[in-house]
Amino acid sequence: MHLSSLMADLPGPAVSTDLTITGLTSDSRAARPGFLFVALAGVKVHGARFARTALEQGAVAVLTDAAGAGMLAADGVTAPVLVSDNPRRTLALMAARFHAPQPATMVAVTGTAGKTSVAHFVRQIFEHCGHAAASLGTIGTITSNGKTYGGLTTPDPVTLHQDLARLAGDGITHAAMEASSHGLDQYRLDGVQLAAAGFTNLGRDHMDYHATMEDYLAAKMRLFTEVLPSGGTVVADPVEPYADRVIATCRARGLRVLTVGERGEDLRLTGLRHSGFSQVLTVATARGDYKVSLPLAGRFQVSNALIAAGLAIAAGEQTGAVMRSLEDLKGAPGRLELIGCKANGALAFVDYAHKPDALDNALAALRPFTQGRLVCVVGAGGDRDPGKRPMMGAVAARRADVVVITDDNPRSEDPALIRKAMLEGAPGALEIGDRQQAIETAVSLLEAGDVLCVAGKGHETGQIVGDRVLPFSDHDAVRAALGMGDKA
Ligand SMILES: CC(=O)N[C@H]1[C@@H](OP(=O)(O)OP(=O)(O)OC[C@H]2O[C@@H](n3ccc(=O)[nH]c3=O)[C@H](O)[C@@H]2O)O[C@H](CO)[C@@H](O)[C@@H]1O[C@H](C)C(=O)N[C@@H](C)C(=O)N[C@H](CCC(=O)O)C(=O)O
Ligand SMILES: Nc1ncnc2c1ncn2[C@@H]1O[C@H](COP(=O)(O)OP(=O)(O)OP(=O)(O)O)[C@@H](O)[C@H]1O
Ligand SMILES: N[C@H](CCC[C@H](N)C(=O)O)C(=O)O
Ligand SMILES: [Mg+2]
Repeated sequence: MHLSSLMADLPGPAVSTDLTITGLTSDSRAARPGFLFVALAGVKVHGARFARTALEQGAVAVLTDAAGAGMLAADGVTAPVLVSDNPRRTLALMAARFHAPQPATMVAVTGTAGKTSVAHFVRQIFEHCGHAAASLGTIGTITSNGKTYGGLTTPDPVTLHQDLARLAGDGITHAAMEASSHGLDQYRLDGVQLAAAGFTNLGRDHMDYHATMEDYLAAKMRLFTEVLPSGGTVVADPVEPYADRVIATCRARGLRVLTVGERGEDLRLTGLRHSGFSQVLTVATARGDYKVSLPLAGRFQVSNALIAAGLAIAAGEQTGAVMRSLEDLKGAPGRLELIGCKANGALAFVDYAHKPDALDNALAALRPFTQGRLVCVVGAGGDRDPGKRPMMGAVAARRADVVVITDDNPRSEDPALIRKAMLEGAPGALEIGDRQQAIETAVSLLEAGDVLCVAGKGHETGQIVGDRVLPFSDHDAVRAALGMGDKA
């Protein structure tokens, strides 16, 4: 593709040289002959440092910011250099153009907790409505034909648009994706054509990356103020933390806002009762009232399911078909997932709660199923927001009857120090660093009527220690401790 057509009408530099571009990358290690290398100012380093390597590998031009251009000039780079005020956004828009097409109907969801669940639900609803659908996010890219695992919740724009083009090529017409705050802050999904965008909630997370909660909210808000086009619809549950701010901002922008839940106007939750592990919802809509048996435990899943339903409706699906599809929803792997029970009937769940609010909700959701004690095994990841550690310890101590503090992914940190920080919030807890052993101990403690929640790693299949990923699955560890065998 000619560089001039790739950049036509995009915010950024006017292109005087008309080179043929064979690919785009912001990682010098992926540069190939004919590529445009996009040198980005990173969290750790400026990509301009690697421009020479990219050019040596065959890249024919560099797109960067003013600081990068200065570095390139100082470095004596003679290849064409294009300067943009916002090369991350320019890259995202170019990637969408270069790796077109994308599925015709796309929605995105952001929020501190619930993104993976909502995206997983929207995919199932689209499929129920007869479409070939996909979901993209933390647990990978999923279609009815299987899944591929990516690594990031919102991939870099080049990977994202390659993936979307592959899906569109495979006949996928509908897709739901997670928009992480990092992804939004770094303009990773600015090239995606969205029909609707959902907001779940905002709570403490990523305070290592965002300076304040307001900065964190501002990153999330980009989905609604900048990424979603003016004809798009926003879906939110007004009861959820910070939803009022999102709704007010979207209304001020003139966007259509579809609200759900107890205070929702479009999918209003007028009744909710438990029936075993299911929840029976009564939902009032402009098309009449619906009674739906949602086969998922946890109050938060009601909000997630209604936001997913709202997104599907906003994307053009019929209310009746959407409401009926909720009866068949399956939870995302590792999200309040019932793994099995002990011979005495005690239940064991795995959940991905790795932040205070999520842990609070997960443990609260399990209390109604607990006749005896609620036992919680939990740790916190290294190289991530240290401030959440005592808070998570305190939540576990308040909500559970027995707490076992263990290791999550220590990454480059000393796991003993992470546990120590968590124990500040949970002084009476047991401390067992080895996660397998912590799970075995917790299972051995379970008596009839007890419930176990192993929190923090959900679907993960590895434990990151230093820079090594050791095979580890909470799912398998719980099954083994229950005597169900190693594998599902
Ligand atoms: C902190 C963070 O978000 N970093 C992301 C960011 O990297 P960066 O631009 O800051 O990278 P950097 O290391 O400073 O390097 C600067 C530039 O030099 C380039 N480079 C670097 C080395 C080299 O040899 N050659 C080269 O060209 C890099 O490609 C980069 O463009 O942009 C990269 C490309 O999009 C991402 O891969 C990278 O994600 C890292 C791997 C990461 O761990 N991110 C996590 C924190 C993340 O994004 N998580 C979110 C949230 C999950 C949640 O909600 O809980 C997610 O969406 O997954
Ligand atoms: N709507 C919600 N409100 C509060 N907690 C929730 C909600 N939905 C899910 N959770 C909790 O958060 C955990 C993670 O849920 P999920 O994976 O759907 O969220 P996420 O936003 O994708 O998280 P991440 O950013 O880590 O990928 C769940 O295991 C559950 O404990
Ligand atoms: N997407 C999240 C996942 C955290 C999962 C938890 N197990 C941990 O390692 O902290 C992050 O990268 O912060
Ligand atoms: Mg997720």
